[in-house]
Amino acid sequence: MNSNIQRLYEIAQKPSRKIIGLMAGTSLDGLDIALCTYQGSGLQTKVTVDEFETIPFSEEVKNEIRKIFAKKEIEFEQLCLLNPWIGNLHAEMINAFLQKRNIPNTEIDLIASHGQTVFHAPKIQHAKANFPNATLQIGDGDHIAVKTGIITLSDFRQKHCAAGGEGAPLAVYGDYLIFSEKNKNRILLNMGGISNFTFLSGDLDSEKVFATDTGTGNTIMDALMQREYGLPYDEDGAKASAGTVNKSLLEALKDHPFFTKELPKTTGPEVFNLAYLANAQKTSNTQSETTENILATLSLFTAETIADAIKQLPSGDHPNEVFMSGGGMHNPAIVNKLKALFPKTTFLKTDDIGINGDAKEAVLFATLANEAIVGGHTDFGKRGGVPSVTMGKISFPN
Ligand SMILES: Nc1ncnc2c1ncn2[C@@H]1O[C@H](COP(=O)(O)OP(=O)(O)OP(=O)(O)O)[C@@H](O)[C@H]1O
Ligand SMILES: CC(=O)N[C@H]1[C@@H]2OC[C@@H](O2)[C@@H](O)[C@@H]1O[C@H](C)C(=O)O
Repeated sequence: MNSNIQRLYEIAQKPSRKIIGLMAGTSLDGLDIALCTYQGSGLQTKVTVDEFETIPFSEEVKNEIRKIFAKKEIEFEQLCLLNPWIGNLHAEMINAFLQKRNIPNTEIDLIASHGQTVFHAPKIQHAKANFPNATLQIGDGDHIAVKTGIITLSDFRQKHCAAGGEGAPLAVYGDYLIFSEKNKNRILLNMGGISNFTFLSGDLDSEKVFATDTGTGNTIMDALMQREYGLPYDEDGAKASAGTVNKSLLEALKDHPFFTKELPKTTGPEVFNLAYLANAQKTSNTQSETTENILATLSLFTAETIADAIKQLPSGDHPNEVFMSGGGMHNPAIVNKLKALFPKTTFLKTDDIGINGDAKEAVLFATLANEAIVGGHTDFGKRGGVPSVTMGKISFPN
C-alpha cells in the first residue's frame, strides 16, 4: 500500500484529528486560518477551534488577484501563474501560523483549502444553454501539500457542481452537522462579500435543510470605499451611518432577475460590482449622490435583500433567532437595518453557539475534509437540490 494511503487510513481511525481549515473569500481581505480538533463525523461531529487568525493579504497580493478576479476577460498567463503562486502563498501563511504558535507541522493531520474564487458562473448567470454550472477556485492543493508537508484537501466546489449544485453555498453541510439542535429552527446568516443563509429545521429533517445566497454583503460597498477613499471597507459602517438612503437608487439596485429567482441560488461579484452600481445610478438618475448616501443605500440594499430571502421561508419555519457570521456582522449600518426589519427576532453571533463568526467559513472547509476522510454517511437531503456527496480532492506531500 502506498504510505500516503496508509497515513490517510490511520488519520481516519484516530479518535481525534487536527485539521486546518482555510478560507480566502470574495472580499480579498486575507486568508482565514482555523486550526480545529475533530472527534467523530456526521451528526456526531464534535469540533473545537483551537487557534484562529486572519492573515491579511498585502496590497501586492490583492492587486495580482484583482487582475483576474470576477473578470470576463483576463490575461490567461496571469491565471496560470496565480494558481501555484496562491497555493505557495497559502502554504507559507500556514507555516508562519504554525511556527508562531510553536506547533510542528507534523502535528497537523489535514489541511482543508477552499482556495481563491476567481469566477463563479452558475447557469442562471452565464445563461449559455450548453454549459453547466461552473465555478473556479485557484491556489493549487499539491503546492500546499508539498510546501507544508501536510495532506491537503482542496477544490471542494467541483463535486457539488458535478452532482447538480451550483458549487455554493456549501455552508449548509457544516451548519447542519455543527449547529443543528433538536426543537430549534435556526437561521445562520453569513455576511461576507456576498451574503448567504442556512435554514436548519428543529425536527432535524435533512430534507428541510437548505442554504442560499441572498445577494450582496459588503462587496459593492468595499469596492466603493476602495475607489473613493483607498480604504478596504467602511469601518464600523461610519460613513454609511452618516448618509441617508436614496429610495430611487434602492429600487433600481433591487431591480435584477437574481432577486425574483426562487431559492436556493448563488451569485458573486461578477454581478454585484461597481458597474452594477453605476447602472442602477443611471437608471434612477442618482449619479450625483454623495458617497455617504450611496453607502447608506447599499447597506439597506444588503439588509433588505437578506430579509426578502428569509421571508420566503414557510411561515411555520420562521425562527426567532438568527446567528450571524462573516465580516458584515461587525458593520452596524447593516446589522441595525436588519434588526429593524425583523423586530421580533433576536440577532446573535455564531460565537454564541460555539464557533467564532469570523472563523466559521474556514471551519466549514475543515468539516468537509473531516467528512471526506472519516464521514461520508450523512444524508443531507435533497431540498434545494443539495447533493449528498463527498467533496475535496486529495493532495499528498510526496
Ligand atoms: N469593523 C468592520 N466594520 C465594517 N465592516 C467590516 C468590519 N470588519 C469586517 N468588515 C467587512 O467584512 C468584510 C470581510 O468579511 P469576510 O471575511 O466574512 O468576507 P469573505 O469571506 O471574504 O466573503 P465571502 O464569504 O462572501 O466569500 C470586509 O471586507 C468588510 O466589508
Ligand atoms: C463561489 C464562492 O466562492 N462563493 C462563496 C461566496 O462567499 C459567500 C457566498 O459567496 C457563498 O456562496 C460562498 O462561500 C461560502 C463559504 C459557502 O459556500 O457557503
